Amino acid sequence: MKQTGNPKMQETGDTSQASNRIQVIFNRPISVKQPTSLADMVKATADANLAALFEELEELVGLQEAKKTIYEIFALLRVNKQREKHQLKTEKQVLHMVFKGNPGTGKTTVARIVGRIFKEVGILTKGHLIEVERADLVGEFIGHTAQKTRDLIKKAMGGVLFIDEAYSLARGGEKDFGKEAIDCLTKALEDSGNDFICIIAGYNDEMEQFLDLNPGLPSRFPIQIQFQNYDVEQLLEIAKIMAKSKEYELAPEALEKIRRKLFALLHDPFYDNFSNARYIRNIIEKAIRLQAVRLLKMESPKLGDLLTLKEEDFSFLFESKQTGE
Ligand SMILES: Nc1ncnc2c1ncn2[C@@H]1O[C@H](COP(=O)(O)OP(=O)(O)OP(=O)(O)O)[C@@H](O)[C@H]1O
Repeated sequence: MKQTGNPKMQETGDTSQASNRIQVIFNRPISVKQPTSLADMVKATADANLAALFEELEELVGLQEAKKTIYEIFALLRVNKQREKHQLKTEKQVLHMVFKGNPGTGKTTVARIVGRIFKEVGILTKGHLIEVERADLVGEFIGHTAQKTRDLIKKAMGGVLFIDEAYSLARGGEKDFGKEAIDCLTKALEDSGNDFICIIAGYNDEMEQFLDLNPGLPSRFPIQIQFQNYDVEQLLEIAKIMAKSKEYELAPEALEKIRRKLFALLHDPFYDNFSNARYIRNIIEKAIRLQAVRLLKMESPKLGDLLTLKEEDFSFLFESKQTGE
């Protein structure tokens, strides 16, 4: 390879340094502008509300697959509008989705943002989220289930119907009323196009089994997103964000204690019901209560006292294995 400019740059293979090199070669500035985030990319479309929503999505820790897929859908919807203007063919998109992942991995949080994005894009009229589970859909006598399911679909019109642990609808087999709810839902999905978006969510294996057992479903839910478990560093990041959003700070020793607990939990072969970010939310909320009890004993706590969650506020973490679930 021909040597030009700073040889160190050539070794790294870094693209930004490569573009610097190109500038040196041609001796004039060229703009190789890399959008830094989804929100920046959306900002380029001059839509402030949408950019704010994508920023919210971007700020969620991890969840790369969800972020990427939602941006792809957004891009397609936008480009289809431009194609329509030029009388080019556009395929009608089915936007119902399957969110697969363990508890507390952000499925409901992302579903809520999806509803609001789809409203901004003009797919949904309201963008609200109706969260339901088996008991909300399934009734106790013949005809009851269809009525309950229809009522909830009506409520979800213009927004998102989010069915948590959707596989439990198939729990009782052919004779169970859950089957009636699935049939009623399938019909509504067919009749109403994208008047509402249905997101079915639940554990990986169960959702796959559910889709296998109901051959009518996979084609109606063409978008599938996997929500991964968070690792220790991601969970600590989530802890900091959650504390900050409530105007608290985590003392370094407190963070260290949480880290040790998470490490122990995630490496415990007998512990399999970890609830990811929900676990973090629960322990932060408990620590806030314990901090309040601690501060109540002080005569006049200072600003720093009020702000800081200390290691001792997390002492419960090592008292019982189940605490914070
Ligand atoms: N990536 C993330 N960054 C920041 N906070 C998060 C993230 N994921 C989840 N949370 C927070 O964790 C909590 C639980 O998340 P959420 O309810 O979305 O999970 P879920 O997958 O729907 O759980 P479940 O299946 O049990 O209902 C919420 O308070 C949410 O705001």
